[in-house]
Amino acid sequence: MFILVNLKAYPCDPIEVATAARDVAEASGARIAVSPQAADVARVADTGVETWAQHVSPNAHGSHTGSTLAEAVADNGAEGTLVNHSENRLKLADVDGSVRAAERADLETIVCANNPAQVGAAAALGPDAVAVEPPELIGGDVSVATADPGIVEDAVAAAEAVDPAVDVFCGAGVSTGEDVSTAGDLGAAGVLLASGVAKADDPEAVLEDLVSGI
Ligand SMILES: O=C[C@H](O)COP(=O)(O)O
Repeated sequence: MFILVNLKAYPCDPIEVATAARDVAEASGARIAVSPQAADVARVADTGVETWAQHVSPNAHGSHTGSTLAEAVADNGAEGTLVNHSENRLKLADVDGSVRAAERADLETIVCANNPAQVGAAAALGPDAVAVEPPELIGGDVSVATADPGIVEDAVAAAEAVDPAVDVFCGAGVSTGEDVSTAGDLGAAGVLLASGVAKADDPEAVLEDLVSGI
């Protein structure tokens, strides 16, 4: 199970979380990555933790003010990127363009989706993985794997039907090792989480609990 911690725009210390994630990953052997704001990618990557962007633009170099280029985040140490997060939805053509841009920059990709139908559509674009996140459960206290196990199983089946090479993650409300374990039992290859770590008083303790569920 891959644990990907999205820091969103929370007012946490990205270096504190990154250092904790690096240390827990090294001690446990678990794969843990941190996805900070674009402005923090380089200094988070400098901690040694696996670092992901929260978004990349479909654009390549050129006259594209305000873009976050896949090439730029890769040059600053990112190894992967989220695309189409529920809080940063894209047009279908731009989801495709962002996945293609990430491929050009040799970034891994996880395309987010609200439901199994969108998971199937996202899988058809050929990302490395898709993540199913019911928007109404994001930021809540109950894990998607507990609140709606059927959506995770249906997402796994939807991706499998389109492209068995595409892994399925689940996210929303994940904060404990038991949540990670339950997600794995439902067929998820990893979890995408945010508030459980980014809002924690002791991010390292939460991360240690999370890896106990792998
Ligand atoms: O990117 C992370 C997801 O939106 C889940 O967020 P959450 O763990 O705060 O529910």
